[in-house]
Amino acid sequence: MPTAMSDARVLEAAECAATPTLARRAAYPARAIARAEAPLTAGTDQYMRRAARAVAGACLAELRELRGSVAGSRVLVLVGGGRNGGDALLAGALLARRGARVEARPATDHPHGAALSEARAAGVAVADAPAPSPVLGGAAADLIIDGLTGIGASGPLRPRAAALIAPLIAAGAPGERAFRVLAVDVPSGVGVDDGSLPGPVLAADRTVTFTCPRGAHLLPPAAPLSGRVDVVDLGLPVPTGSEPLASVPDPALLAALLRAPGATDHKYTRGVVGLHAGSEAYPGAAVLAVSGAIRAGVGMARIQAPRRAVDLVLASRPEAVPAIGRCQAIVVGPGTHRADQPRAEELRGALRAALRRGSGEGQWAVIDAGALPLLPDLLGEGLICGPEHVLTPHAGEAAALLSGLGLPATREEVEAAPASAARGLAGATGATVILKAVPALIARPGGGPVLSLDAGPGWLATAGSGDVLAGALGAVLAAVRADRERAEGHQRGELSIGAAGLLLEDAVALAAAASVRLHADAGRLASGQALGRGHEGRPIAALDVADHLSCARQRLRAQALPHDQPASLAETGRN
Ligand SMILES: NC(=O)C1=CN([C@@H]2O[C@H](COP(=O)(O)OP(=O)(O)OC[C@H]3O[C@@H](n4cnc5c(N)ncnc54)[C@H](OP(=O)(O)O)[C@@H]3O)[C@@H](O)[C@H]2O)[C@@H](O)CC1
Ligand SMILES: Nc1ncnc2c1ncn2[C@@H]1O[C@H](COP(=O)(O)OP(=O)(O)O)[C@@H](O)[C@H]1O
Ligand SMILES: [K+]
Repeated sequence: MPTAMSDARVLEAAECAATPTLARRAAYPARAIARAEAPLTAGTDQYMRRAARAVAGACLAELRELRGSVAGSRVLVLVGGGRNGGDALLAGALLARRGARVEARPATDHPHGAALSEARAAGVAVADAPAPSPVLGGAAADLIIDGLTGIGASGPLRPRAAALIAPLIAAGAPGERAFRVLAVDVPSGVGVDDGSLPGPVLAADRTVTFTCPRGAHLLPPAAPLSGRVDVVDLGLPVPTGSEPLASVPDPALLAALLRAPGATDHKYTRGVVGLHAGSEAYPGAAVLAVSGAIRAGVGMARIQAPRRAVDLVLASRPEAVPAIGRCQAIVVGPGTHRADQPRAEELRGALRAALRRGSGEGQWAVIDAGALPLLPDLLGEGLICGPEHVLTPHAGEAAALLSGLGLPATREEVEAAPASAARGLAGATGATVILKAVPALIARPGGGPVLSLDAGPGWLATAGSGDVLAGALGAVLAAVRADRERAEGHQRGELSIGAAGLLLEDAVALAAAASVRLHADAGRLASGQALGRGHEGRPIAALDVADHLSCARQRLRAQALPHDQPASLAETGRN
């Protein structure tokens, strides 16, 4: 058994080694993870010990941040019947040896035998009854370790486990309650692969997972319940033989799309976007979408809208050009409603010109808000979407569009299984889809793992925020297309800029991801959340988000490309 001294050294090392927030970016199915691990983990608990050290290291960091010290802190360990419970018990033992008062509550009559013995030997008190409240010897716990279930579980938590977490759930959400929750591998009770919520789940402040993320860390609705996710390398293999379920794009690849203009650039090489945005009823949306495009860095923004909306745009953005001419990308639909017949007819015209008639590439386009319900009829006319067409629905719009395409769905169904809705919509239309969920999801028409992106602070849930995103996306698409057009005019290798070497589908998906990232970061900057953990931020208006896009872009370039080395976009592949 390790000594207290060696425990201390091991724990400090674990604290340093825990790579925060998804250093490994692709989530694989639980079955594939278990299969890849099995040859190494059979007959040994050394990997469980490594896992427990990483969990204990994260617990130490949480307790120090919460209380300033570990000694005397109160820790409650929730223990299931598998190795997830074993990880939690061994972590509890390590914390007990560091002076924490640790109590374990099993949800099973058969906790991991060796781990239970070791926990008892380290001074962990093992209680039997379900906890009526987050108490420990009469005093409130500082930290809960959720080790009920991990990748070996299925379905909703069984009653005994559910009874343990019920009073803890009732104590409030992370940040609102007096204790912190650290989940081992996943918050117990989530759909590990599909991110579903089949029953009650205790939301974690932090989750320590192993080898690679699980679907539940990247896919809504479960993803936000993981809190901060640390992916810890235990020396076990990533199951690269299977296709990932979802992945988080490398920020360096997104930053590489957003190159700074050089000596040979002019406004047309930086991209021109044409916005069909705003209406008599919603003229402000035109201002928001145009501002989003300009602040995201477009060379020129053209606007087509009713007079009232154009006047508003020009009053605040005199650089906008009130005529649609040649553009590298268009944005169709922000601030419009299909019931506005004359405006819907104008949008239909723009979409007819943008969609494909055969196999050739169409006009790159963002199809948003009031333009989305027009799609089923246009597709019925024989027009075709390609990856260069990006749909930007929220759950309600996605449900309506799926239904319009003959795949009946309700908003609730999309919210319960957003990844499957995004994939279904991309497959049914042939377009790239950004589903505005938390996190945001990007699905490609050719299938493959969905991209998962932090949607930014909840303050972004404010009217007009989606109009800003549509404009920013139009700007990024226009820049990417301008770079590709420019590269096509040169000998291969002579000009290596932007997304020149990528498949169309990957270039557009990454451009979509880059704009979601800029939008989320702009929301963080505008709300003051960028100050770091513990800063909940302040309310923002949609125009604040647009105003912070340029700063977000600058920071992404500076943070993701610290040595001015452009990332290799040729290596993106599917994840
Ligand atoms: N491979 C390794 O060596 C490593 C694995 N590691 C860790 O092991 C975890 C995987 O361990 P695992 O495979 O033992 O499964 P686990 O997630 O603990 O769940 C199975 C248990 O839960 C029970 N149960 C099932 N469904 C349930 C429900 N709905 N509600 C309640 N209970 C339910 C089920 O009961 P049974 O069906 O047997 O009655 C069984 O007792 C993994 O996530 C990681 O943390 C790390 O240590 C690194 C090395
Ligand atoms: N809780 C949230 N957390 C983070 N971002 C959110 C949240 N709710 C909404 N958003 C973001 O705000 C935007 C809202 O878009 P949308 O629903 O189209 O609004 P609008 O039509 O008013 O512009 C989307 O980008 C979405 O991802
Ligand atoms: K767990």
